[in-house]
Amino acid sequence: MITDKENMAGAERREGVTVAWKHLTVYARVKNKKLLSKTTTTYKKIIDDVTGIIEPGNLVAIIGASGAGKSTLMGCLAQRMSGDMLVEGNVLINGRPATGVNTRGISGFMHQEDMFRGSLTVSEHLHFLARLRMDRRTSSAQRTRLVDDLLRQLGLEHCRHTRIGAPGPGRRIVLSGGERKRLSFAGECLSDPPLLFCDEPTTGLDSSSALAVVRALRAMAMERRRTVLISIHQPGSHLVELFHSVLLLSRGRIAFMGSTDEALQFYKLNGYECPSSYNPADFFIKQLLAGSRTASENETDAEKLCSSYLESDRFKQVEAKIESEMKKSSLSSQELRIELKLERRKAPRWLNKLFWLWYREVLEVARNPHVQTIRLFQKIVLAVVVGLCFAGTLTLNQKGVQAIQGVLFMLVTENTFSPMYAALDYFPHQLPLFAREHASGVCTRLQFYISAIASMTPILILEPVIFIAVLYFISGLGMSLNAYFLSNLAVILCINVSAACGIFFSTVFTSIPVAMAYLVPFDYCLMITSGLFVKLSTLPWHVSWIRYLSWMMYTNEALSIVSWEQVSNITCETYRADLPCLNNGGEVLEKFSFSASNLNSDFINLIILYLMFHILAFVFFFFRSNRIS
Ligand SMILES: Nc1ncnc2c1ncn2[C@@H]1O[C@H](COP(=O)(O)OP(=O)(O)OP(=O)(O)O)[C@@H](O)[C@H]1O
Repeated sequence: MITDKENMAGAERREGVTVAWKHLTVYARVKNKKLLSKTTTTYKKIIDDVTGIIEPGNLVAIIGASGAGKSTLMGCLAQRMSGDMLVEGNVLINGRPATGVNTRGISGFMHQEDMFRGSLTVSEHLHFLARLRMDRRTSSAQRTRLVDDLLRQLGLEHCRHTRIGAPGPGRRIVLSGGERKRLSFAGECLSDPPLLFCDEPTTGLDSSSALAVVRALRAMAMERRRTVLISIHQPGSHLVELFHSVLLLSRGRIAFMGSTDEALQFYKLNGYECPSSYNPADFFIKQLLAGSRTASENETDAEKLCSSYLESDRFKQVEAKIESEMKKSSLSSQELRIELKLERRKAPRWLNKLFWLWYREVLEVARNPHVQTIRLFQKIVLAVVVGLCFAGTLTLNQKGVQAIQGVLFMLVTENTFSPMYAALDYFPHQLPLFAREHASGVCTRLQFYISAIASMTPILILEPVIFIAVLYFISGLGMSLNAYFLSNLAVILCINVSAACGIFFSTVFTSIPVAMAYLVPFDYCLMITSGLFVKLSTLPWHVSWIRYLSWMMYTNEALSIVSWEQVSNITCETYRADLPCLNNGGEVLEKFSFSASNLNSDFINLIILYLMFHILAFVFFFFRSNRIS
């Protein structure tokens, strides 16, 4: 364990984070899938051999036209690249090669496209983030003060109790684009990272909001010696004045890096003088976009600027700074955290985080009641319809045996298929937001998974309880209190195993149609081996093993046992010696190859299947989220 003291002695103490990169080239892997021939991979160069450095206390803006590679460069420096990319060259954080672990642990990243849990209000969103990201010793009063200050500084006070809203069918975005941007920025400010990346933080903002955001970023950089890198399309001249440095990017190459005045000087030396009335940023971009080739050299104006920058004194200074940075002691992730005084921060406790994540999920479910209401309403209507179909038929005679088994089977199917298919959508839908939150340290995979499952469970208990109550009441299926309780337990386990299976399929397959293509045949196997259609003891050996996976069979058996176990007399209403007659509950169970002694094992097997599907789902979720991150 390295102490603060040892670290001080072993290395020159630095304040803040220096990010340097050398000969950085980024390619996008483009896979060309063909129907009948092999998939070929081509590489598209997005960032082309760039070198640069950003020191603490600076607000640096990457300026370039759309498609110049701003987001890609920023993602690469922040170790949060989206898409399948190949990187060559070095990125250094305080002299040490940057990795996902050491960079993400000390940095915040504000994405170009924001994502939120739309049912939360602006204030709730920030309070949740504060609880999930801030030092656990921060008092409630401090958190509230910080949130209030941010809301005021970023002009969000008027909408603090407004729901954020979400895109999608049946939903609507309530906050404006600019308010969402500022909220996203406020979220990053909460954790006060030593290194902050903001991808297009001013896009969609009016000029005064953009100014407020950039001023806040500059103050953050200067007052707290933070290193702040932003990308920006076309900043107004009032914004350009606030940047300590600009990084001019043209088709993946750096055309200049330095202060605005130095950039104007550099352009002038190359024969491009900015008219005094012109916004420098517009002028820079105009030249970076210039595609005409000069007569003497076979280069566009932008290419000429990039080549000239590589020959310039300014570039030599940058290279020298990087060399000296590389000579400084390289730091391990832990040393880096000690150096940045982050080691002294205490992350929220694991269970505490789990609670707040769960609570946030519950709010999300509770604030979108229409889906749950429709599902409950559908359950009640179905229970009434099925109950009316069977009303008066559930008698203890030969015809009643078939009717009772029919009702039990309806209980099983209704609590198997719909929850399983409903769960298919959950993870594909949640994965992008999870990937972001995970990268910014809001939650671990296990916390996210457990909180998601825990928030679904109450409704997966309520639904079957209501369904059974209505169905039993209307159909007139009489049973003891104990049998009623056990029936509820069996069906609750059944619906939860079904949802777990649906979640498992949703984590394995990337698209719902593909998941369905595998799930439907699987369902048929489960149904056929459930015990109603074919006597289980007569199943051929090559399919009989499937019944051990069939929670429909376990539930059907458990429900049959509790319904028939106590029945000692069944009427043989039309006695004929040549027709079989079931005289008691034991014979009914025997007819379906069920055994009363299996009741406990049925419950245990349902619990094992529940755990098995969730463990498998978590393993697949782990690997899939890894790939996305
Ligand atoms: N995964 C990818 N596969 C193929 N091309 C990609 C990929 N990611 C980015 N590109 C291409 O790389 C170029 C740079 O993209 P990038 O998003 O970095 O640009 P940008 O400067 O941030 O643009 P904007 O300002 O419009 O957001 C674009 O032409 C884009 O189409």
